[in-house]
Amino acid sequence: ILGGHVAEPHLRPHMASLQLDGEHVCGGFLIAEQWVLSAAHCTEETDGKLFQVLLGAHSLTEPEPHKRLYRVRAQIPHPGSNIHNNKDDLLLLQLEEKAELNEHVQVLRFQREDRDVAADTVCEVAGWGTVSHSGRRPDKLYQVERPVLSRDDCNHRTRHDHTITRNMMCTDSRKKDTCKGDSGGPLVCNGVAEAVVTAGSRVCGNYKKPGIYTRIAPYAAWIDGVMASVAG
Ligand SMILES: O=C(O)c1[nH]c2ccc(F)cc2c1NC(=O)[C@H]1C[C@@H]1c1ccccc1
Repeated sequence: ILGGHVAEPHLRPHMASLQLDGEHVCGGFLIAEQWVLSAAHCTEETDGKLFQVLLGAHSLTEPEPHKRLYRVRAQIPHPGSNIHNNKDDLLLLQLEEKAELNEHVQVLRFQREDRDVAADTVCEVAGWGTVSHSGRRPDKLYQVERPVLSRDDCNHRTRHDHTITRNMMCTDSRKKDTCKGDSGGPLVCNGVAEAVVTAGSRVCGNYKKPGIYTRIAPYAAWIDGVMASVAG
């Protein structure tokens, strides 16, 4: 997160850190007791290894009462996701067991109505991604508020030049922005997860390249289908 601040501890009990060998790779969030939603690109360099999912954390390294690392039983990238673009950049992870819910570990509901969030709506995004242009990695969860940018503005030729589909949305990226390591985390508007930070590599903090998110509502049926099909 660039230009943000350390989050209020445990005010985002839905936040997940996707880890490989104890290292944070991407964000994610709890959408059901045994399911985490994240971004498909995050699995690109894992050569088939499964993530572990850290829940209930504020600090990545310090011992905290409700912090717990869960093994993953299954990782299901959206079938349309690919390495060449940001399309369908969603990843579902089934935990080995149901997460133990408490004040620090909670499910966050996601938007099911497929209607654009109005431009200029101020949403918030949190993550353990880089907090400086030099790539400093934080220990604590950071957050930042960002206004939604209309798809037309975002698709301007000098910005993302007509690559933003109806299944994506944008936020202003002037100074305050998401960055590497924040991908997979939720964009929360009025307390509801509207979208997921895309994990395609992009410059951060440059107002010419707004933040890109995968809207969740268009994928509600896919998400429900996967959760219903993979034996609990
Ligand atoms: O965050 C992303 O956008 C992104 N997209 C990817 C694609 C492939 C892929 F193998 C990884 C990623 C990845 N995450 C990262 O590189 C994470 C490792 C870096 C990081 C940054 C800050 C703090 C901790 C760790």
